[in-house]
Amino acid sequence: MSRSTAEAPVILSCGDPAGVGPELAVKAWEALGAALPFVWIGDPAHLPRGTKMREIDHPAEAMTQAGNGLCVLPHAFPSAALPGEPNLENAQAVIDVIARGVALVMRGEGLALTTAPINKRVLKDGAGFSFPGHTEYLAHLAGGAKVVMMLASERVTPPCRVVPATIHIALRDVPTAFTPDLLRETVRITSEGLRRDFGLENPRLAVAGLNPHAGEGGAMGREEMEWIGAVVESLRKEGYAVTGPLPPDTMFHPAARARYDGAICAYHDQALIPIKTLDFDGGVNVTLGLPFVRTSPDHGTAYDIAGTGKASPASLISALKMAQKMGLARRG
Ligand SMILES: NC(=O)C1=CN([C@@H]2O[C@H](COP(=O)(O)OP(=O)(O)OC[C@H]3O[C@@H](n4cnc5c(N)ncnc54)[C@H](O)[C@@H]3O)[C@@H](O)[C@H]2O)C=CC1
Ligand SMILES: NCC(=O)COP(=O)(O)O
Repeated sequence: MSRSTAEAPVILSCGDPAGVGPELAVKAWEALGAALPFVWIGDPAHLPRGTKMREIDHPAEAMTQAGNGLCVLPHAFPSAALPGEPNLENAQAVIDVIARGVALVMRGEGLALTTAPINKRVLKDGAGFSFPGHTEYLAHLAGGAKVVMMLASERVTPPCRVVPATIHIALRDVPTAFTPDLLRETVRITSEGLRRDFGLENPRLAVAGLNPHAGEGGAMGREEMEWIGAVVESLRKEGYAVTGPLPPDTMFHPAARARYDGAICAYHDQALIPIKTLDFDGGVNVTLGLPFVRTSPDHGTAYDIAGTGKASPASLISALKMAQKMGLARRG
């Protein structure tokens, strides 16, 4: 691979232009400048007034222009964006920007994709978006790849990496959706992703129980006895370094995290509450299993503070840094 290809910029999709995405892209550029070339795809009219920016025609230009302003691949939106006021008219363009970013990284013109937050409901109501989030949409664009969502903080010690096996579904549906096949698939994809993108030879994975105290021998739930333990055991026999099921409430403190590299959780909040509590500012959302690297900040559109200047760029900066590191590692 040529040096110039390996050094392609990270692609940043604008996300919901009424959220904090545009202002955080500017703050990230102010913090990173030429040290981490990235290209923002979006409508220049949605950037804060006075933004120092360069419109470019091709991502490669960012490799020399990133020090001179936020590099922008312009994407025309039908409507203006007022901070904190979601606009259904812009929904389709938000989706199109994500697809454009994916096409660039699939062609190797971008090193990796970082996505700014979207509002799922706005995309559904405004454009009939049928996916629960980026994760499932990116898997679709990648031809139906089997993926998992992982949220990672490398800033806390030991690192905190969590994977919700089920994602955006109602809590009442979790016991049905969380199946032996899903657990097996989640462990395999996570193990391969941590090996490939995080340099861990045989990642140690800890599986959380579904019930309080991991069921406590059937006293408060039977899934652990009936199948979770057996799946963990069979994965161990296949060579995966997997343990569990562990009581979910005691597996996230530092001494417990030191015993594993990633936690496989049964549902969204079991995974996301610990990491957002430990490192809301620096957590990064990574999609494992895609043919390209995708990261994202761990927060949402934050309409309540959009346009006030209060939003912290820390999570987006961590996401861009992680994207660059993973992208360069994949290109060897
Ligand atoms: N990757 C993505 O596209 C994600 C999108 N979302 C979407 O975002 C929308 C809003 O979700 P919420 O649950 O309200 O979460 P949120 O993360 O947008 O906001 C939760 C709280 O954290 C604060 N906050 C968020 N980001 C911040 C930042 N960078 N600096 C300082 N404070 C910050 C907000 O002001 C708010 O008080 C929803 O539509 C949700 O689906 C949520 C998470 C990830
Ligand atoms: N709660 C995490 C989240 O909403 C991220 O979803 P995605 O858009 O990255 O799939």
